[in-house]
Amino acid sequence: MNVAVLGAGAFGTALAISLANKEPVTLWARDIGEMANERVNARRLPGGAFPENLSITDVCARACEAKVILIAVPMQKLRAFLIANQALLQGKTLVACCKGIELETGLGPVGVISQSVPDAVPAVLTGPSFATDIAAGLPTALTLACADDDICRTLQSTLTTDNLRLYRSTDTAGAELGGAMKNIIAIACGAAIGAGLGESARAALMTRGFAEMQRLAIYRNALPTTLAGLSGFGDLTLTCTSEKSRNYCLGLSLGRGIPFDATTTVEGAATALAVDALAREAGLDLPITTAVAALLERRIDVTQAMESLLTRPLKEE
Ligand SMILES: NC(=O)C1=CN([C@@H]2O[C@H](COP(=O)(O)OP(=O)(O)OC[C@H]3O[C@@H](n4cnc5c(N)ncnc54)[C@H](OP(=O)(O)O)[C@@H]3O)[C@@H](O)[C@H]2O)C=CC1
Ligand SMILES: O=C(CO)COP(=O)(O)O
Repeated sequence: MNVAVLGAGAFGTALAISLANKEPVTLWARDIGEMANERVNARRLPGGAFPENLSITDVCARACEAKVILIAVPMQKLRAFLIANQALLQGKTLVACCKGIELETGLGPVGVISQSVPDAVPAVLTGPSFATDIAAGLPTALTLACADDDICRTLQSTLTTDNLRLYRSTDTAGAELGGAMKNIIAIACGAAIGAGLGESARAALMTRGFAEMQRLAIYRNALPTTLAGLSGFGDLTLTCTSEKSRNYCLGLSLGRGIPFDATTTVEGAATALAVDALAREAGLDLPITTAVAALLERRIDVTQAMESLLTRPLKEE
């Protein structure tokens, strides 16, 4: 089956490289620069050499000839991108590779795809995986979610490669919530470590953060078991413990009180604000998310954030 990847950031490029070791793949970028000649994405994924089967284009219509299309643009850019290319994407299977919740609507990628390209089939590819690991051929296991089980099975066999092992699920809401929420908790963990609060504080934030993920999942009719899988617990573990994570590194900078490059893609920043707003609207208790949102908006500092968490009324676990 023909596959295309739209968006040549670090993740889109890494997925295209892995898939192209198995089948022909077209990678679309709005600016291909020297990629086609140099056979590497020097700006976003230096070191990931392109296999022969990988073609690069800046003509979206050419990439959209493929039946299966992976979309790897950042979450807050997804809707505008889909609307701009709506005619090309109609009737396709669209696999969202972004992790986050849209700030204006509180929707995840599946909801945004359903609204923007109503006759497409939405799916989600998410789970613990750094682009550099995938591009280097290191083993990774991900969740592939699509509401239609038959389509999900076909996609699973199309998109599984030598180093991408895909587990399928029909719980798209659970898969996308895990990927979105783990980034918020990673910012909290980075802030705690950056401020010198220690590994025990990080373990507490990961565990109580996981409880927040499950609370939101239940509210959104997702399965708590999905949150316990690769897309939730798996990605939470990776992102909260590695300096390869941009979300964790933003947290580290906040904890250390040093500046962070504002051009870096950090999905957890907008998502924290989106989920905090959702929590208020729904009357959900998500204290770590609320603290991260306040920290990002500079309404509190890390000491105040920890204080707000530690002085909450005592409760049953
Ligand atoms: N990096 C990773 O390890 C992983 C990332 N992800 C997820 O993948 C998604 C993308 O992240 P990542 O690839 O790392 O991000 P990058 O910052 O590396 O790249 C973002 C890409 O999106 C493109 N882009 C931005 N805005 C638009 C737009 N309006 N229209 C078209 N293209 C646009 C950029 O194009 P340009 O280069 O022209 O600016 C760039 O190619 C995120 O949701 C992230 O959470 C998931 C798992 C792992
Ligand atoms: O989602 C990721 C790993 O699974 C990448 O994390 P960052 O976006 O924090 O770098």
